[in-house]
Amino acid sequence: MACGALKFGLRQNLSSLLASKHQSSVNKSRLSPPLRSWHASVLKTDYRKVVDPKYNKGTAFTHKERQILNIIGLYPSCHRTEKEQLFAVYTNFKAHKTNLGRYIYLRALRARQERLYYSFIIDRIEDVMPIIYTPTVGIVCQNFSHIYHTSMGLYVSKYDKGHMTHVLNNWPETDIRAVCVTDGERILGLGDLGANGMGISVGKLDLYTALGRIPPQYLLPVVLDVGTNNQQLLCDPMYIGVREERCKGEEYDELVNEFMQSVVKAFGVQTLIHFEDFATPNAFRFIKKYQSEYCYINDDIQGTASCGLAGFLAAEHITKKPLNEHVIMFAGAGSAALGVGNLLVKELLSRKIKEEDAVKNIYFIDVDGIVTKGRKKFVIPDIKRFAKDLPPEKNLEKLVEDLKPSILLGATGQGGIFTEKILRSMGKNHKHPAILACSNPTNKAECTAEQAYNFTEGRALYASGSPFPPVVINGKRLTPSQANNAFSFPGVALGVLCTKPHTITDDVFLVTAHAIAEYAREFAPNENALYPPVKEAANVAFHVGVAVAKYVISCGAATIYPIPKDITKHVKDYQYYTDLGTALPSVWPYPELARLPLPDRDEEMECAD
Ligand SMILES: O=C([O-])CC(=O)C(=O)O
Ligand SMILES: [Mg+2]
Repeated sequence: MACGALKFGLRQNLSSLLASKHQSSVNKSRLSPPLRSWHASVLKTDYRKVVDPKYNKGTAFTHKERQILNIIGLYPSCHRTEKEQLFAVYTNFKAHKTNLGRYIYLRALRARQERLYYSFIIDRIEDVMPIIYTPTVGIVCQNFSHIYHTSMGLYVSKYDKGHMTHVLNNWPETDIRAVCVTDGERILGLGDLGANGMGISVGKLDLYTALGRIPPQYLLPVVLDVGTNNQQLLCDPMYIGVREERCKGEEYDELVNEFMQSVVKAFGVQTLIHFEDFATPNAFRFIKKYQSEYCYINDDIQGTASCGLAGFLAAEHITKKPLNEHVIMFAGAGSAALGVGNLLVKELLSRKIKEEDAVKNIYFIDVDGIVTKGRKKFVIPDIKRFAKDLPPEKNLEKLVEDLKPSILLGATGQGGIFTEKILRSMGKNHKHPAILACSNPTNKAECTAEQAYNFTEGRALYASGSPFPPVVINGKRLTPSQANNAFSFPGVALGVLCTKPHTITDDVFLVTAHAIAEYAREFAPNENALYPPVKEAANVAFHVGVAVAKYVISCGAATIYPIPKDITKHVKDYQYYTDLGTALPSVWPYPELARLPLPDRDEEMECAD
């Protein structure tokens, strides 16, 4: 039955091409000229389809498909199953000695065979995520101009002012549902990397597909190139971006504004616009400006906030102590930390705790020390609500010793700032201190997993933004969690794209935090872990996607019709499968038929005419 249906599907997809199979047996030299050009154009169409990375299956094309598509001879005669192809990819991937080499190999695979690339990421997420995402993507961005070989995304520059819609329309795919854009000013904890930030937009959207299972053709990575203040890049003859100082003030705001309007003009009002790695003050400003007008998220603030809060909810569950009784200290007052702090307050307010009680036990420490009421100036006004009536103090070790936080979150971009003294002090004061070293990439982590476990006799609930290997303490193997927004933004995007709200409220991120924590409790319970393991990240994304879709529908913000009765199934129908037939269906969500797996070789032989 499945086989019959598949044959039907294959015939449907390829029916227009079957004529060419017949024609190929005709002696070409005897064709009249018009027929000859028709023949050539069919052949060309077939060939284009084959080399298009979206359709290309490489050696996985069966003999029958090669006959139909007129591509016999264009591949070696062997036929590899997808499993065999994945094995070959893994072997090649491992053969590269450096992570940058592995990244470049994977990009070449992506440019050749898109579905095999995503299949490989999905299959080997634990090996591949650290390459296409943090930490390697940091090295990639630092070297992006030097390793540049294909566009990877769209570069919109300050010189496109006045015709950005035109530039967006130049992208070959016309049905774009989500755009991830960076202006490259604060790439991970690495600072201003200008147009090299493209690696970040690409990496984030790769996780939309690998974890959220959103088909890549609907996603567009963008760099908004407004120049760079990175002197090294400005002097680098190979730098790919606008070789000028960054635009500022009104000029900059006008460019961002035009970009937002152009996305809507080019792709529609429900296009999800994801801002990534903008400088902190701009990131906060743009949320305020765009959140109620566009389908807009800022991952560094809102994505990180939901992920951070999910970790706090897990700490609450493990320590069996209500969140409002924890003393929570944030080291760093950038977009990540402040985002988590604000969402934490929202969570406490939702528990009917008064604002003054909610903020009482939350401390922020930035470069000038603890944030106090006596401060003359608050660079980011949002931080004011956390200011305390305390004397100024800059020494983090002293502050940890005096205030005795039970949860310490670092988002400082300063590797190693959680010293032995700080960690020992956390271990002395609490049975299970939660220590979240969130800065990326690895060398920016506030402390390593090994340090956190060693200095707390293995009792710390440790998580880091970039991955660390397991640590053995007194014969016990402790696996650190990864506190990364990869647990939140792919699921948020999935839930949003399949319900199409016009705007995205902060409550969506509260829902997301609870969905992540719930997944950890119910499906991956572990008394030492604040987050589910990375190998479960696609399941977490689905769990988050369903929770977000339910929430958007329940508050009447969904613009789809009819409203689905079975929301879980509705979300599932939007998910990308790498095992679709030769052609991808042109409608999204996918019809059931398109889901049928290709037969293995034996089945196919049975089906053969
Ligand atoms: O990309 C990551 O791993 C997390 C993130 O958004 C950042 O650090 O800016
Ligand atoms: Mg980021």
